[in-house]
Amino acid sequence: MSADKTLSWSYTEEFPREGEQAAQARLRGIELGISPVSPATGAALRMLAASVAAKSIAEIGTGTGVSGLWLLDGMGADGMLTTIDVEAELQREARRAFDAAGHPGSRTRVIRGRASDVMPRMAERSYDMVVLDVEPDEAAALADPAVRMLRVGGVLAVTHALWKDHVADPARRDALTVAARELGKSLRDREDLLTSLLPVEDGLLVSIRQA
Ligand SMILES: C[S@@+](CC[C@H](N)C(=O)[O-])C[C@H]1O[C@@H](n2cnc3c(N)ncnc32)[C@H](O)[C@@H]1O
Repeated sequence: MSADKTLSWSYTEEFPREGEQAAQARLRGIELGISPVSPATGAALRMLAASVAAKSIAEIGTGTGVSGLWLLDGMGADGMLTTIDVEAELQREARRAFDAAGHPGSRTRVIRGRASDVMPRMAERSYDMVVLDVEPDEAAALADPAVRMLRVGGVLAVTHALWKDHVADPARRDALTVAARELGKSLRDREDLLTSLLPVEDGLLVSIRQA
């Protein structure tokens, strides 16, 4: 591995041009104690949304709306983002950010609730993209319901797949690291998915539903 890899990763993280509203929403998220997606993750999510011409995206983990803003930018003007979070205060901030960025309320459906309660009520095989931006143990529990919601050709994106750079170290056996490691392998080994692990920010698992 080249000694310049760390420099290249920093460059990659700073490479995307982030909109003013996303930058402000990130600051607000940090103030409120969460970890919004980085500009590089946001840009990757936007690219994935655009690549499947997404009109319908479901996101778990609204936060203050940073990832939501990137996803909305990747969809056409008729695209609809459904975003779920347990925290009402965070979702108020996200709504404010979506409004300030000029996204009409008709493009966003903000649902407060626990994903494990909400997702089973969402339509099967009808979403172009599902994003899980929660901790690895939650993501592992939500992966099957997320795949169920995807149409064939749709894309699942899971953040924190390298969990604090611990996943690659076999000596790390704490619960969240194991959950992230096992989730990656289980998505990789499914025959109905084509899965790739991208070393963006804290790791981004991307799976395309094939059947
Ligand atoms: C990393 S933050 C999301 C950041 C957001 N995607 C952004 O970029 O601004 C994770 C969020 O997931 C929410 N969350 C965690 N577990 C959840 C669950 N089981 N159901 C719904 N929301 C959950 C938390 O309240 C938190 O706001």
